[in-house]
Amino acid sequence: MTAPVFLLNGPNLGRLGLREPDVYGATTLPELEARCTAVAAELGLELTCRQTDTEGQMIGWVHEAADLGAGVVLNPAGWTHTSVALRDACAQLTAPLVEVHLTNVHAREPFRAHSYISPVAAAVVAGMGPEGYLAALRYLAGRLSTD
Ligand SMILES: O=C1C[C@@](O)(C(=O)O)C[C@@H](O)[C@@H]1O
Repeated sequence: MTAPVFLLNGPNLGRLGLREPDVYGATTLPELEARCTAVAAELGLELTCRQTDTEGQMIGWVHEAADLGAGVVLNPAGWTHTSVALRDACAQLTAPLVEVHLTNVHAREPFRAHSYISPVAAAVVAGMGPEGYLAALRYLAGRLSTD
């Protein structure tokens, strides 16, 4: 049986490849999602990939993951540093959540060092670029039953 995992990307991440490539790299979101989907299949995970610039939409998807018992890999992007509402949604998850950032948020502007999401995450990955998403999937595969 494959375990369900949601890969959720927040605001401005649909513009990866175009967006500040010196900071976020050249990989586009479709390329990133394709790599994650291939690795997830090898790991026995059933991956659902979504991106939104709308906070209510993201909160709805987190509720959906909670109701399904799905693991979540979340890059909350700018909402990391602002959103109590997204944090409260994440607190309802019933399977592990991994918070992922492409960049090392602790080595950037001071406002990026604080995350509302980290206290309700099982693990946090920052600064590994696209590899961080793959590390998150490998971690979840070890935590979720795929029997
Ligand atoms: O949009 C983003 C992307 C980010 O989450 C990252 O992946 O490094 C870091 C955030 O501070 C920023 O707002």
